[in-house]
Amino acid sequence: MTPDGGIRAQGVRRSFGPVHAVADVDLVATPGRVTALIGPNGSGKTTLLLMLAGLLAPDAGSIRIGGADPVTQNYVARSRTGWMPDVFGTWDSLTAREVLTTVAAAYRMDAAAGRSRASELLELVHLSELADQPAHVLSRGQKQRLGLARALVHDPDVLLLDEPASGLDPRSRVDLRVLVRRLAAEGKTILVSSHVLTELDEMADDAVFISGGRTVATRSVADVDRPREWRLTGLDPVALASWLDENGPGYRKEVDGPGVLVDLTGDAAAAALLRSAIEAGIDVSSLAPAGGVLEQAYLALEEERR
Ligand SMILES: Nc1ncnc2c1ncn2[C@@H]1O[C@H](COP(=O)(O)OP(=O)(O)OP(=O)(O)O)[C@@H](O)[C@H]1O
Repeated sequence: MTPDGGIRAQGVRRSFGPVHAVADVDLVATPGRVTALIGPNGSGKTTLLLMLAGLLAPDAGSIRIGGADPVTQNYVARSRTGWMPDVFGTWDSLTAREVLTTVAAAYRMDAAAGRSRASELLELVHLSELADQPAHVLSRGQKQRLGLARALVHDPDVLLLDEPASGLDPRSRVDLRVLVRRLAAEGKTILVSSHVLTELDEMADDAVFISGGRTVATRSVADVDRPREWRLTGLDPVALASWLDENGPGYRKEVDGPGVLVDLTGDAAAAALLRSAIEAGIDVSSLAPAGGVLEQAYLALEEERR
């Protein structure tokens, strides 16, 4: 890996007519780490990823992929980049294996190397049994997995994954998470966008939050404040509520759930609350953070911006 490996984007902009899809994005994604790209619908994530992948030119700003500029050194940058779009269009008349060997040929791999890489990747994404079926018979989730294999054909240093888990069943989501962590451990730079923030909690090391086409915050997941909101449930909800009224912190009844939500400053405050509830004879059945770390960070940022 070159010393300036990974992804660096500074002051990146791109408009479509009057729509400023990406208005000012700064982003760094480091080799060996998984960086989450988080933002509401229409905040510019896909537009940004397309520019990083060298498929769309920015109007302004600078982008480096492993030190290469996707605008002026498009081939070098693209040969270092694996791109998995949110919706994977396949060439429907080709088989899953042919999709991968065709991509390998486009990356100038010789035919034997391309065939062996295709078999290896089909196994990795559990599609070996469907390898010789036309790609159009694949389900949405299977197409997603083929899309991931396609992004990996040329063993890129940088992976750009746009909503990679959408359409995947629970087993495939776990497999994806394990694979992404393994690729990061091998030293690859991985940038992943997803709306499912609880999933990113277990996958990402860093997070870049964008809103309205601008970077609004950058965090290391380890440094994000622990969740403040906890869900508390008891065997007797009435007894629990009256004990909280007299002794506990303020709380809100859950609209759709069985418990109450309390704001706590961290693990020690949660342990203290649990101890005093049990000492008072309240049958507590569960106490746990009400949402993931990234979800709460995202909601707090949204709140700040109102
Ligand atoms: N080719 C295009 N032409 C015109 N407007 C576009 C084009 N591509 C994106 N936009 C607009 O740019 C904005 C950002 O879109 P983008 O797809 O990048 O957002 P996103 O964060 O990926 O959204 P989502 O989370 O819903 O996938 C949106 O307002 C979108 O309508």
